[in-house]
Amino acid sequence: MPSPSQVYRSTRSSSNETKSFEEAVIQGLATDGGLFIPPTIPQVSEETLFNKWSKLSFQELAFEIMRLYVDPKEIPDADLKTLINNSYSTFRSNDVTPLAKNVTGDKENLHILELFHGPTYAFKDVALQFVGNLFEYFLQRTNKGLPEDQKKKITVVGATSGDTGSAAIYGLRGKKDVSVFILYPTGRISPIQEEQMTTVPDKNVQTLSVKGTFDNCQDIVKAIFGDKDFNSKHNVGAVNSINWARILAQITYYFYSYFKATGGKKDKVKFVVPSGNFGDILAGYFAKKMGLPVKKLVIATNANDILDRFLKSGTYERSDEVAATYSPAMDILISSNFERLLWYLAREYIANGDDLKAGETINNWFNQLKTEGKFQVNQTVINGALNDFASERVSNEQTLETIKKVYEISENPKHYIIDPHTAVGVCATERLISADNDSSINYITLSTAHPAKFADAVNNALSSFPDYSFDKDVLPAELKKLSTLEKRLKFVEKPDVTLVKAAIEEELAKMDL
Ligand SMILES: Cc1ncc(COP(=O)(O)O)c(C=O)c1O
Ligand SMILES: N[C@@H](CCOP(=O)(O)O)C(=O)O
Repeated sequence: MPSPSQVYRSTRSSSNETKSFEEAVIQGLATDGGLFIPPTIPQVSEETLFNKWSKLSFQELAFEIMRLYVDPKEIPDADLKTLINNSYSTFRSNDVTPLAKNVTGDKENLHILELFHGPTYAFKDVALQFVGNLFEYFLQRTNKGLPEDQKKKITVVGATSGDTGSAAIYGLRGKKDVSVFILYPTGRISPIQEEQMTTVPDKNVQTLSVKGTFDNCQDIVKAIFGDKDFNSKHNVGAVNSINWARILAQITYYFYSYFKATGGKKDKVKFVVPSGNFGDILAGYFAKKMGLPVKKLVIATNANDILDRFLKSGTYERSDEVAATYSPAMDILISSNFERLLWYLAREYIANGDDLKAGETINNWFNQLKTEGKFQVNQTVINGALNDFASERVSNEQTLETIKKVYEISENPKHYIIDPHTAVGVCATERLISADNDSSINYITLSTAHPAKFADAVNNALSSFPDYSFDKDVLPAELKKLSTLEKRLKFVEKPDVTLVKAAIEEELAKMDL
């Protein structure tokens, strides 16, 4: 029997139906449009945390955490360990996600959690290297011994504002029985991000440049999941953080960095997370609810601030227009994963612990969001959210000023260069440090991408320094060569689900996998 934290239900379901981990991962999005969650979050004792887990390597810790959410009958210990080890063998740092310190001069207690040492230089690699291997593992098992024409094939369809796309492509390129289609908003991702996605020659990969916004792409992906005929014909799979495995794999670095920052001891820690789709910080919520003694999870947003507005007002309201900012991967109007947090809040503060009633509440809220563009929660729910979360909104000017300031004052290493998303996090952290005025608190700011991916913002902030050179100080050789490679992409001239489905079917026929 799986333990209660090894089964999954939909955030919008008012039935008792549950899914296994494999079903939740392969299906991606529930048929009712909800997201899969483990209704029970496993608890880890302080004794285990500080006498055992604090001494583990990243990979060992990932195993302990994932084991709690995946029934060993679905993935035996040895296989799970192999999946984890293979996934992190592609990282450039032995620590996988190392901490940098002293990057703000004298602020000893501000740590930068560098999440960009994977193949595509973004935090998404931590989860998507694992998700790619997981898809392969499940498919190989399902297809073992079957004749070629009866083998199950998965058609992955994902939306990206720049980083998920390339990380998903690098996680799935060349994998057997999987094709990958990535939708991105034309002209709204950086040139290097576009090159990373469009220069991959593997025949199971196709990028679709869609005239529209990231939210249009995300809506199209969700509509495709909801299209029963298309889905049953093509077995659509998810690589966006709607897929539970994405969140699961990201939980590890909250534990790992906590132990690194505190020397393995229980201490005061706040995490600051540059946020858009709310997937990254949601992993921190799971870590906190599992027992990691985190004081606060701080949402740092750019001008696209639906999350900041919610925490201040209790109204979840879609703005009319997305603002184009210096942190484009966070230019998102609707934060997909917020629905998962709302489910736990609804269950605790509205539904008296009843899973079914929590599903009904979420369904009502999200129907309202669809018809009226917003919904309002009561003060008890807001207060519940504020027990775990705080939020800060950072402007474009503040983003550039922060990149510049960190470059000027960093001590170890000197002239540390951060990307604009990380700058949103660092700016928010500096505000907290002033407001808290408590030097015993450790602040861990998540650095979500390598600065090379965002030349515009970084050059804008730093080009006035005579010694600074983007090519010399920022751009890794691996990314430099991308501009010389042939690009492959297909334009979709409006954000229309029928056009996208037609493009996918046309390309699938050519792939002939
Ligand atoms: C560089 C970068 N920073 C931050 C974020 C926001 O993360 P999340 O969408 O999980 O909130 C993203 C996109 O997801 C990103 O690509
Ligand atoms: N910022 C993301 C947007 C997609 O978010 P996801 O985490 O749900 O995949 C990106 O860079 O693509």
